[in-house]
Amino acid sequence: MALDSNAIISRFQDYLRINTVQPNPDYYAAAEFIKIQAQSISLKYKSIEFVLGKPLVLLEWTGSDPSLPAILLNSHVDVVAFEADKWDHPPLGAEIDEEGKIYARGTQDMKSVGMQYLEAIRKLVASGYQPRRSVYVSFVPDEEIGGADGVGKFVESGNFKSLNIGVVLDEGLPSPTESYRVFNGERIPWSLQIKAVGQPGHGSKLYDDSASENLTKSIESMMRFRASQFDMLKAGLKPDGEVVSVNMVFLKAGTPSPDGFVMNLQPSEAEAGFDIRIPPRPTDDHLVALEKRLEEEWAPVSRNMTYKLWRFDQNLSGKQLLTAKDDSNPWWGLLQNAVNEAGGKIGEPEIFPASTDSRYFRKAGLPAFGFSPISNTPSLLHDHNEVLIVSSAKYYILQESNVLTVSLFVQYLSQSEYLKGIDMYVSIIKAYTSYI
Ligand SMILES: CSCC[C@H](NC=O)C(=O)O
Ligand SMILES: [Zn+2]
Ligand SMILES: [Zn+2]
Repeated sequence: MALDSNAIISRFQDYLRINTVQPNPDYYAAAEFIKIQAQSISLKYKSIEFVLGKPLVLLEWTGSDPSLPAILLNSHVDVVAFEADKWDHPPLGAEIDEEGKIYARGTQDMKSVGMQYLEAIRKLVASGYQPRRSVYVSFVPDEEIGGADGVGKFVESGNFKSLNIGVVLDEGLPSPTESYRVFNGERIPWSLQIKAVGQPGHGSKLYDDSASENLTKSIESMMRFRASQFDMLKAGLKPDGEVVSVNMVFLKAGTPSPDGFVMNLQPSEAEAGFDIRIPPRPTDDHLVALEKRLEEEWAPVSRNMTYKLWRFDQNLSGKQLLTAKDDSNPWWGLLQNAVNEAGGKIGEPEIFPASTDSRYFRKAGLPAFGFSPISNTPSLLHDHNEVLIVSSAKYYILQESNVLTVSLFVQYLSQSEYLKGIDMYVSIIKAYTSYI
């Protein structure tokens, strides 16, 4: 068993060490690695290049009744960039510390999930399990940069339609508690740039309507709105997927003084950029209302402001992009039971606070759940020191100590979230593939 676990963990390390960091991911190296994994468990392998240089790998485990809609297990291969000098261990090193934590970009988002799908299938194959429904496992490019050249192209393809997919599992978020989180919808992402212009002048002069004053008024108004939303989250009145988030992600004005201390030129232009996420609602009224607020308070013409707004694939109302979580959708009950049967706990489906490829599948009319089997772990997606507990941490406790007797007790304080997650997928894949 220990030998098995070592092999499982070392395959995870191998995948984490492949440099699939945006903006220059080595997708071919990852595809080659996945191909070897697929061969070792006799899955059919296909690499599809909808866009040259961006292979999408599709594996197939054929069911005994391929006429039934199939299961799709999706994960993205790319990971986000990192600041290596701010990490305690190298972000592409996959080193394991004495507490059993593995450090690497992608341990949570989401190379863990991709490998857990394969390890679960490996276990099922080894046990002689024969699925009734077919299982497809997709390893897709570009999720972190919007997914247009990945799942965006995939769902539109004839290839995808011929798979006859019935349900999709994709990434979720780690849960800080015992109970896993699961997601059946996502907030709507907006990117906003606002720009102020104004009279330039000597740094010493006080006057109305400078570009920085105009921009500051907008930022103040947006930060008040941000605080009102954040307060609801802090007070526990709403979860993170149910409030509007507004975060300033860039700020640009003026020219820094070359000698560093004389800064006496007031700029004629000032700009700021914001990441905004909005919960889906049954209608789009709230989106219209927010844009009105933007026009009237955040970038008003009366203050010489202009703005650019990017709405991502948002021509459908939020409601249509929710996966049902009642009896009309058997896949939800099956997921719940499968996790419980494997000894896990799972919460009620929530709205994912950011975006994932699930939105493309939901837009194509498929039920999709965002689920990463990581409990008791803080969410460190896109953060420094992204980690996951892969092996049980052993603590030696000194119980008695005097000149004559010393007793040491071994205690396991944490269990491997990674290995536990594989068992969750074993249970889920069994439940999903055997359902008729
Ligand atoms: C709007 S597409 C961007 C997708 C990206 N996904 C993960 O972080 C996100 O920012 O949520
Ligand atoms: Zn992700
Ligand atoms: Zn991400």
